[in-house]
Amino acid sequence: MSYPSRVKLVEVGPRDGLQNEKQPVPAAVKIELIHRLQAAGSKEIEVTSFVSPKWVPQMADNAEVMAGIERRADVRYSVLTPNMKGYEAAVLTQPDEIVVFGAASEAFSQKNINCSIAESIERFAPVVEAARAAGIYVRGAMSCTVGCPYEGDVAPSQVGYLAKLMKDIGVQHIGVADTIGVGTPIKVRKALEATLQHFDINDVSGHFHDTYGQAVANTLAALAMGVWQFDTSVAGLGGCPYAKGATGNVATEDVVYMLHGMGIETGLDLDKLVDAGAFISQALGRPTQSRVAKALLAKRDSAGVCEAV
Ligand SMILES: CC(C)(COP(=O)([O-])OP(=O)([O-])OC[C@H]1O[C@@H](n2cnc3c(N)ncnc32)[C@H](O)[C@@H]1OP(=O)([O-])[O-])[C@@H](O)C(=O)NCCC(=O)NCCSC(=O)C[C@@](C)(O)CC(=O)[O-]
Repeated sequence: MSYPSRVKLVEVGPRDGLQNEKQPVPAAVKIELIHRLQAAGSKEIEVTSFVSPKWVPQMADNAEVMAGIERRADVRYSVLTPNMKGYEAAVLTQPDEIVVFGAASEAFSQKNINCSIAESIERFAPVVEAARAAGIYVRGAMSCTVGCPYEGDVAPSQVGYLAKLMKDIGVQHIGVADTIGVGTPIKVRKALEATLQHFDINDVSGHFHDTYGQAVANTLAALAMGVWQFDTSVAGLGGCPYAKGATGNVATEDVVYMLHGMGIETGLDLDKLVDAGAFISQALGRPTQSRVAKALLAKRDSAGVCEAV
């Protein structure tokens, strides 16, 4: 089995990771997290979303966060834009990339963005057109490609249907999301295969939540297919507001540990990532969800104890 020699990780902690946080997280903390992620080598960061503050209050500081980042020329910053209102606000903050997000299940589409799949595509089309005319890269995200919290199993044909609609309106890259983390490797492979009917392998990424502890296995299954781009979230932050019980994305630290252990480059510094994860976990007042970070932090502690003895 051959795997890609290099993998690109899109850090979604600041957006997907924090959007569901009930306690207020100050913009300054979000900005500091992004700076620490940059210092750890993140080159792709999903910063925030331009959605209704009534629906997702935690992202109401979107423009403030975008304005507060000390941008690096070699880092790309993306934001979510569900409609023209979101796009018009987002474009003022000069994102490198925007994300339109739909769902492979009708029920989730209604709960998440208050419209059917077909209506969502009608909303996305002018966003995609405007972004591409402005030279902004357009990513699409497909939620519930394996299972839906309202409909249960989602057939690969539904994933293929949505992928085609996204492709037809000019979306350049597509993310295949297991929103509630119910996927297992073969189910995830089928969702990816359905997507690959419409998008080139170089334009497809995996976005796996870790609710059932399957996300690293699912990442490996996708890697084995040649997929080399993944969304991950530092400290395993996250959960979707419209997917009750779903936990965060696969932790960036856990994926980096696996990839480096396989000799696959990511450009990320695992120790600095652990520091970034420890920073945000402390700010939120709870332990990291990353198994790797927990192990490395315990090792650091015991090294400190050994030195002190
Ligand atoms: C999509 C909408 C806005 C439609 O919401 P709507 O109510 O259908 O929109 P509307 O056009 O009827 O407008 C209603 C009100 O919302 C306002 N509005 C309308 N649009 C915007 C906007 N862009 N920004 C700010 N305000 C907006 C608009 O101005 C109006 O304000 P009012 O007149 O009542 O004061 C709403 O349903 C919404 O914000 N949903 C939140 C969706 C969300 O952020 N979900 C989480 C992100 S997706 C995700 O996490 C999944 C992913 C990507 O990670 C992959 C995975 O794991 O599955």
